[in-house]
Amino acid sequence: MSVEEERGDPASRDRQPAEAGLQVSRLSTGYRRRQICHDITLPHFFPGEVHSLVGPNAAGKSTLMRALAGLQRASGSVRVAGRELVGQSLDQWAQRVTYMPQSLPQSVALNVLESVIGALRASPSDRLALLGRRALERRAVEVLERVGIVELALESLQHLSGGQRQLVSLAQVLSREPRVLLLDEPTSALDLRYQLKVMRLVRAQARACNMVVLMVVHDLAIAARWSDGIVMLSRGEVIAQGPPREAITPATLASVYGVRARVDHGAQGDLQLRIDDVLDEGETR
Ligand SMILES: Nc1ncnc2c1ncn2[C@@H]1O[C@H](COP(=O)(O)OP(=O)(O)OP(=O)(O)O)[C@@H](O)[C@H]1O
Repeated sequence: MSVEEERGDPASRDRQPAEAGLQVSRLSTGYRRRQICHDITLPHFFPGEVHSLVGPNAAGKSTLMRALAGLQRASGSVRVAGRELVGQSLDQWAQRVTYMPQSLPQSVALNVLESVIGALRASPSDRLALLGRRALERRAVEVLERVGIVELALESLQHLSGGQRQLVSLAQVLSREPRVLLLDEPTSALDLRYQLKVMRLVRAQARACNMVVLMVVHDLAIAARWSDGIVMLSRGEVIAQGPPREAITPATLASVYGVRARVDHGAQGDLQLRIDDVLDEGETR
C-alpha cells in the first residue's frame, strides 16, 4: 500500500455537524499541589481524524490525556458531540471516551479472548454490549484478527510479553468503537513491523468508525506520517498546533525540545528529521 493510499482522508468537515467530534477549551488540570496543564484550548477534532500530542518528557501529555478521559479533576470545557463532560460522572465520560494508558496492568488471570469479550461487554455502544455470548466471541476474534494476534486468543494475559500486552490493550479499546479514543504511546513496546501495522489499523479504524483518535507519540516521524494534526505541548502549554508541516519546524523543535534540527516534510506526510545539536539554554527561545 502506498503512503498516499494509507493516508486516506477523513470525511469532509463541511459535511459534519458543527458540534461533531471533540472540542477542548480552556482546560486546566494537575495534581493536588501542582497545576500541570494550563488553560489548554485544542483545535476542533472532527470524527475520522487522527491527532498526535507530542512534547518532551514531563510536558504534561499523560496528565492531559487522563483529564480528557475524565480520570482527573479539571476545569474548563471538554465537549464530545456537543455534550459537555466536565463535571459529569465517570460513567458519562466512559460512554464517549475510551482511554488506553501508557502502563498496562494486565496481571488478571484471563485469557486474551476473554479480556476482549470483557471490553466488548463494557462497551459504551448498546449495539455491542447487548450482543449474545456467541456474537461477542465472533466479534472479539474478528478484532484480534484485525490487530494480528488471533493466535494469542487462548494465552493467559500473565504470560504475554510487553509488546503482546500492548496489542491486546489496543484490541480491547478498538473493539469498543468509542466516539473518542485516547491512546497514550500506543506503539512504545512494539517492534518496527507492528508499529506500522498498528498505526495503519488505528487510522483505518478512525476513518471507518468515524471516531476521533488522539494519541501521545514520542516519535515525530510516526506522528507526522499518521496524523491529520499535531499538538505540541511544553510545560503544560500548547506551543504549536496544526498540520504536521506547520507544527513540526526547526523553530518549534528548538523552542520545545531544545535541539537544532533540520526538518524535511515529504509530499505524502513522511518526515525526515536530522538532529544536529543540543542547544544551550539561551539559544532555545
Ligand atoms: N500522580 C502524580 N502526582 C503528582 N505529580 C505528577 C503525577 N503524575 C505526574 N506528575 C507530574 O506531572 C508532570 C507531567 O507528567 P506527565 O506524566 O503528564 O508528563 P508526560 O508529558 O506524559 O511525560 P513523559 O513523556 O515522560 O511520559 C511531571 O512533572 C510529573 O512529575
